[in-house]
Amino acid sequence: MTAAPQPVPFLKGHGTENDFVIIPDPEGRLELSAETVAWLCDRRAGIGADGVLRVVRSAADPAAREQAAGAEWFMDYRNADGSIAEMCGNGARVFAHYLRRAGLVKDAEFAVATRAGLRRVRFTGAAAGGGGDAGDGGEIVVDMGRAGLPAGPEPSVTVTVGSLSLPARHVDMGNPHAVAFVDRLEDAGRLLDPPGLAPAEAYPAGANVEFAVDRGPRHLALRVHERGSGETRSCGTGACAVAVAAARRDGLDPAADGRPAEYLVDVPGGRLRVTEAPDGTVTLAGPAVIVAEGTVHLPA
Ligand SMILES: N[C@@H](CCC[C@H](N)C(=O)O)C(=O)O
Repeated sequence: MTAAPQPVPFLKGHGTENDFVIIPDPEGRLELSAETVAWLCDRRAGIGADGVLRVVRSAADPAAREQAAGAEWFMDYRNADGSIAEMCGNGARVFAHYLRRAGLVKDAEFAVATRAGLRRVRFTGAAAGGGGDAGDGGEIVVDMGRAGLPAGPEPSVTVTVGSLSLPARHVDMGNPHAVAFVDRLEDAGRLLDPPGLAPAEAYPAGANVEFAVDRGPRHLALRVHERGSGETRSCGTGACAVAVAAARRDGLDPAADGRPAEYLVDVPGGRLRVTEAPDGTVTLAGPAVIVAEGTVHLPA
C-alpha cells in the first residue's frame, strides 16, 4: 500500500523576484528531503520557486541550535535543486516579513538564525509599524555580517562563460561568490549552465557567479547564476558581493576611510541598496512580498 500525500500549509513570496516557497514548520516535524524541495521548486510539476524557506523554531532544529543564541526562529534555506546553502539575503527579508505577518514576531527589529550565523533584520518606514497591505512587507534592512575577500583590488579567480574568460573577485557573504565585471550584462550569454570557475580549489562547494556592470556613480546592475538554482532575477548575497567588489575596485574601503560606501544594485527583478559600514558590516535593503498561500500535498 502506498502512503497518502501529506497536506502541508505553504506561502509563496519573493524579494525583488527572487521567489520562495515558505513552509511553516514551527516544531520541526517535517522531513524535507532534497527531492521534495526540488519538486516544490519545479515550475511545472510543483509550485515553482528559486528556493524553499522552512520556518522552524531554533530550539526545534538540530542544525539551528549552534547558530541560534538569541534568535527564536531559524531560516532553513534550500536551493531549487534541493541543496542546502548557508545564507540567502532576499530570503531573509521574506522570512522576516512572514514572521511578522503571521504574528510570530511583533518587534520591528529582531534576529534570525541562519546557517551562516545570526542576521538582524529591521523594518523601516511604514513597514516598521506593521504597515503595508497583506502581501507587502515594505522595505526591510538585513545586517549581512562582514564580507570576506582577499585584500587589494586584484581579481583572484577566473570565471568562464561561453568563449569569455573573465577575471573575477572571490567574495564570501556567508556563502561563496565570484564577481566578474563585464561591459554589458548580455556578455554573460544565456546562463543556462553554471559558469566555469578557476582555480577549482577556490570553490570546493561551488559558487554563485555575478556579472556586474556600472550604471552610474555608485550604481551597479547585475545578472547572477546561483549555485543550486540557476539564473535568478535577484540575489541578495550576490548584490552585497558585487557592491563590496565594486567598492574595492573604486578604491573605497570603509574600514580604512572611516566612511560608509553605499551602492544601488539593480537586478532583473528590481533594486537593492547595499551599504558597507566602517566597522565592516554590510547591510542589504529591499522589499519583501507574499503573494499567495494555501495547502500543498507533499509526495509521500
Ligand atoms: N538568492 C539568495 C542566495 C541563495 C543561496 C545560493 N544559491 C547559494 O547556494 O549560496 C540570496 O538572495 O542571497
